[in-house]
Amino acid sequence: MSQLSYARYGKDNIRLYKVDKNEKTGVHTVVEQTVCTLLEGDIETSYTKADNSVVVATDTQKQTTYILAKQNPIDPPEHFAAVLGDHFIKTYPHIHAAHVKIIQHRWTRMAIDGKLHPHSFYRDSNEIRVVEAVTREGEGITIRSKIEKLLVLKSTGSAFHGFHRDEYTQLPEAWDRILSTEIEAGWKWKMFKDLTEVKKVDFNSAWVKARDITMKTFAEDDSASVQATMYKMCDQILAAVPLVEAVDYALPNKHYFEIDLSWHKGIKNKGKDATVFAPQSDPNGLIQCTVTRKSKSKL
Ligand SMILES: O=c1[nH]c(=O)c2[nH]c(=O)[nH]c2[nH]1
Repeated sequence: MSQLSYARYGKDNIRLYKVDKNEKTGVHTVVEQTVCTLLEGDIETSYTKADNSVVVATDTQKQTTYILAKQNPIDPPEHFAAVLGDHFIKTYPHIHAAHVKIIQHRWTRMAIDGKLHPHSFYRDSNEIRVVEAVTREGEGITIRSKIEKLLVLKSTGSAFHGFHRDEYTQLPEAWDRILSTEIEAGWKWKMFKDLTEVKKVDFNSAWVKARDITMKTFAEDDSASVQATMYKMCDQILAAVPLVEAVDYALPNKHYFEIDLSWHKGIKNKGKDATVFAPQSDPNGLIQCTVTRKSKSKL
């Protein structure tokens, strides 16, 4: 009557912390991650026939994550995700694909009296670095890197006018508005043949470039719209990181409404006099795009 169409399973929310202690300098470097591993393969009978012999227990996946974290660097997270995926498909002949997601949390080194502290850190924002890697037996490794929850705002240098108007339109044109968004930016790497290829890539410098381009463009662009500004970000990341095939952004437009205060002693707080605004939590615009390289025409 029914059939299993798709299945994968694993351990989610594996919390992981690793410290590297430089014995010579006494400087510690810390990394904290939340890991999810999901396995695919010949596991159908575990669902349809209660056959647990094919199940690599989710607890085993968690223990494996700890052991491989001890035996390998966990930063950059792209490398560690590929190490985990490679282990699962090579260790278990009936497991044919491994999905590994890693969220890397921020621990920023404290500066005390102007000097970077050797072993004290703080969480400077909710921003996270995310990696989604899929290792498929006989195919290779696909990796998507992401920035999420990077909250930004500019108090001028943004406009939105000339948009389509009809009998449903109420929004006035804006030549100078506040622009605020929570950056979600992703970049998909070309398919890697194997772990050796992955290990050659400098994922950390790509992350720094993508983040710097995002912030610099946000700050410096005389923004005509969220759409136009985000396209410029994608275009620059593709130019800066040749191994990246596609860049995507999802940007909520976090609105700040002007408040009419003229009812109180004629206070001017609209247009060029506006200084006090009401930040809105919802609804918000949501602007998304994916940008890829133009295929080269054959001459
Ligand atoms: O940058 C913007 N893009 C839109 O599509 C849009 N729509 C809207 O109401 N405000 C904005 N702002």
